[in-house]
Amino acid sequence: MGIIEKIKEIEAEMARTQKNKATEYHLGQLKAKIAKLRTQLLEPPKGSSGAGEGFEVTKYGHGRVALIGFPSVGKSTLLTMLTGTHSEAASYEFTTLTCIPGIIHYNDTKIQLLDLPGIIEGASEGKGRGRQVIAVSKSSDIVLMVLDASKSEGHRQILTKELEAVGLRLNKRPPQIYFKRKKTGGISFNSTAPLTHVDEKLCYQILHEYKIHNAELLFREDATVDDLIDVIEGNRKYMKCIYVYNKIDVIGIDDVDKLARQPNSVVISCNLKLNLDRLLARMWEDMGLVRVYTKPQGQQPDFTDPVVLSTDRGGCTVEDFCNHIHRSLVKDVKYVLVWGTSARHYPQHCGLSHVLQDEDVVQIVKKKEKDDGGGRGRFKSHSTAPARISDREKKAPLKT
Ligand SMILES: Nc1nc2c(ncn2[C@@H]2O[C@H](COP(=O)(O)OP(=O)(O)OP(=O)(O)O)[C@@H](O)[C@H]2O)c(=O)[nH]1
Ligand SMILES: [K+]
Ligand SMILES: [Mg+2]
Repeated sequence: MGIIEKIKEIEAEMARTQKNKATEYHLGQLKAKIAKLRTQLLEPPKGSSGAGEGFEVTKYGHGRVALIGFPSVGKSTLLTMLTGTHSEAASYEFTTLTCIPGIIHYNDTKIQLLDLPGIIEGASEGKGRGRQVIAVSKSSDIVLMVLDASKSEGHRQILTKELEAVGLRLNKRPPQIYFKRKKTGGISFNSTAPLTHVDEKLCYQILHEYKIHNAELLFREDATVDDLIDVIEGNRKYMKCIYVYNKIDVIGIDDVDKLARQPNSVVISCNLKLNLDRLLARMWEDMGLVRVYTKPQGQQPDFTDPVVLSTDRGGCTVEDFCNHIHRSLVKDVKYVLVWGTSARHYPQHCGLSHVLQDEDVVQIVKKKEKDDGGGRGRFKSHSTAPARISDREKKAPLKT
């Protein structure tokens, strides 16, 4: 029997089993069995280089966004509108057969947008190009789930289920469970919050299912069996997802209003060019990019070409900033001067561990080098200065 058949069989057994206190342990065990099988399914078949074969596109820019959706919801039309790169669009399904990259220029940053073939129910098990599409979406920083506003709301659930089946977790944060495998000592079980979904015995059973007999387990929140399995599997990817409802030009205003009020949702029309600005702004916000402008000593900052950092990828400290410029820079840095929201006063003298924020301005002061921002105490700090480098200030000279 193949892996998919095994999963189907267990799913059928779960559907047959009534949910109650007596069956809770058994159901938990079945969930763990399915999770293990799904992980096996993700391992690339022997002799291939990976699940994304044929879809590899070189990463480019400061972040990557994937367009995921059923066929003919308007993914290619959207790519063409947002990037100017033409991607064939037509009224028949599966117009797009491969991965097509485009670039969005926004807020002095470049975002790679990927158009992909439509996916369908069963994609996670390899239907259509599902496996490849999902592999590409896993490689991106956020997902835009494109939905046809005139079609059933069920599509969103089906797609979410498909992505969850391969370990993607959309708009969720990792469960607050500490888990560490040990060599000896048995299992230590603790919690700092009251648990209403699991108890010690159930957790032991799940661990047993994974043949884990020595481990430390600490629940820091009221987590579920599914959360525990996610933590044990350890291969989940937590991503932001924006639900993009396209084609609002063909539905009534009341329905548009309803969709627009759902969390993480943006309603658009490619045909009428409606709300595309809003979508871009939301996308950029969710990417959590931090633009840092460099101010050479004695000169005005260059406000056209920021160093772009990210909390999720690489971090946003002064050290990360220096490494971005040059790997060997850190050892020469005496301190840096920082203007912007992360600074308590202007300019603030900061060390390597200081965390920078979007639109900060940084001047690096190297060892055996004088700064022009005023040595400690030589200049008064500008506590009345605006908390953010405004567009106006970008044009006017910074006080140093
Ligand atoms: N009414 C309306 N139609 C749209 C809109 N955007 C796209 N379409 C149409 O929807 C159809 C499908 O568009 P595509 O861009 O090919 O959709 P896709 O999601 O890339 O489709 P596949 O590549 O086949 O998965 C085309 O006929 C588009 O003209 C819109 O905002 N409103
Ligand atoms: K199409
Ligand atoms: Mg397409």
